[in-house]
Order: sequence, then C-alpha cells, then structure tokens
Amino acid sequence: MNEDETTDTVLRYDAVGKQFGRRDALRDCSFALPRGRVAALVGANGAGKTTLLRMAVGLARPSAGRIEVLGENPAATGTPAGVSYVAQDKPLYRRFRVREMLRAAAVLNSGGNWDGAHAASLIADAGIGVGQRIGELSAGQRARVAIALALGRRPRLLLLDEPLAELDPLARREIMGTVLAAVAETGMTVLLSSHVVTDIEDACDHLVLLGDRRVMLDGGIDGLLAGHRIHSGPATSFVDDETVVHRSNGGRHTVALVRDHEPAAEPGPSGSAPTLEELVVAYLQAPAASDPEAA
Ligand SMILES: Nc1ncnc2c1ncn2[C@@H]1O[C@H](COP(=O)(O)OP(=O)(O)OP(=O)(O)O)[C@@H](O)[C@H]1O
Repeated sequence: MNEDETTDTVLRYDAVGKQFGRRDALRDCSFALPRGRVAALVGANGAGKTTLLRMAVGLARPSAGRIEVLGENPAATGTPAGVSYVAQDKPLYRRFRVREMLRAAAVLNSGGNWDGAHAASLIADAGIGVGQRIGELSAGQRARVAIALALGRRPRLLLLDEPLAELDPLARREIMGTVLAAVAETGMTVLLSSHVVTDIEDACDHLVLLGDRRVMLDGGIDGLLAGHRIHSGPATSFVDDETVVHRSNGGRHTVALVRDHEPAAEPGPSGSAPTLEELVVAYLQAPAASDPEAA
C-alpha cells in the first residue's frame, strides 16, 4: 500500500474477530476504506454486518484484531468524533415531536459540527412536518428522520445499518440521492449494510462481502466485476478448476462464476461479465470460496 492510501484511510479493520461466548461471529476480517468511498456491506442474515458496524463505534469490542476509525481506536474511545451511526432499529424518542428531536440532537452534538438547518431541510424535503410525533411516523419516515439527524452532524464517516429496508422504492432512491449529495459535497465516506443488491448497484462503488464469518470479497465494484466471468459449458466442465467460485448444474449444462477471466474448461466455454447480483449470489452460495487477494 502506498503512503497516500495509508493516510487517506478513514476506516480500517485489521484481522478483526468477534466471539459471543465461545462462538465465533467473525474471524480475521480485514479491509480498509479510503476517503470518499461509498461501500456496501453485504452478507446473509447473521453474517455479522451489524456486529462489524457496532464495533466501529465502540458499541461492541473486537475479541481479536484492531479497528481504526479516523485514526482512533473505538474500543478505547467510543464513537470517534466525525462518525455518524444509524442503527438498524433507528433509535429515536417516540414521544418527541420532530422539532424536539432536532433540539435534542443540537444539544447532544453541541461540541461538534451540528448543522441543524441542514437536518431540518432534509426532513422538510421528505415531506415530514416538525410538529409530527416520532411515534406516529411510518417506519420509512422514521428512517428518513434518523438519516437526516445523522447527516446533520456533518460526519466524515457515515455508518448505516440496513438504511433502506423499510423504504418504498422512491424513498430508497431519495435517501441514497441525499447521501450521495453529501458525499459529493464533503468527501464523506459511507459504509452501509444491505441485503438488496439492486439498491446498492447504482449508489455504491465498493463492496465488502461477508460470508462464513469472514470477508469473502473486498474491493471496488467495477474491479471485482471485471475480475470475474460467467462461463457455461457441458456438465463435465469446471470440475477441478480452482478459479471456479461456484457452479450450478442444469441438466447437461453447467454455469460457473469464475475468477480472473480465465476460461475454465474445455470445450470452448462462453464467457460474459457477471452482474453484481450474480457475483454476490455465487460467493454466498460457495462459502468456502474467497478472493485470494482479499485475504
Ligand atoms: N449480543 C449478542 N450475543 C450473542 N450473539 C450475538 C449477539 N449479537 C450478534 N450475535 C450473533 O452474531 C452473529 C452475527 O449477527 P449480526 O447481527 O451481526 O448479523 P447481521 O449480518 O447483521 O444479520 P441480519 O442481516 O440478520 O441483520 C449472529 O449469529 C448473531 O446471532
């Protein structure tokens, strides 16, 4: 890694593991995000996405390895200044009206970069009135308030746990548009967990794929897609090929996701670029496979 990359790193996991009791939830997870990346954290239910995010803000401690967030160790310091985290359950005071929530956020963030006008304008843009009670908002509207408050802190790193799960397709688009506008304006870095690949396809430029309790893939999405091909051939194809991530058999025909562009079998398999969905699904179906360069 060159010096620029080192100094530009906003978030780094270095051989991080997490045990709950005697059970490994995560093992040997390493990846780093430079400034300005919009990264998707993808994995099956229970893969460890929430745990990974919580460790970055000091809400859980790694059992092994080290996390560095904006140059700090959250296990020692708690949530580093400059980081906004929106948890999956969007914790807000349900009895508060939106304007009271904005006032509370102003007090809680008084030592930081709090920009109440920005948060209020994002809430207004979502069509939510400041007189509305949080408990009476829909789940999607609560998500929009939570994200507006997170962006009002003008963070350098935004961590979002399943931000789009409860939103309708238009609201998903609008939220990601808001987040990407903040990225363009400030160079903020984003790590967001999601199950829905189509949601991240347009918005994210980086993928961290969790499976089998570890990081299976990590890198720029364009590079990861360019580094894999879908090949198809007779059922006997691809059997002993180490570059095959996953093969699925349909009668006399096999379709395989293959690393590194290598034609994987004879006779003459055809190849095409995978979609992000095909890439993710193939890795999740093949938990033993991983990108050797991600290790
Ligand atoms: N506080 C805890 N105590 C014990 N086990 C836990 C705790 N928190 C998480 N786990 C376990 O760690 C694993 C990872 O959980 P985590 O919530 O991080 O996964 P996830 O990828 O966010 O899942 P989902 O997509 O379903 O939200 C799971 O097996 C879960 O049961």
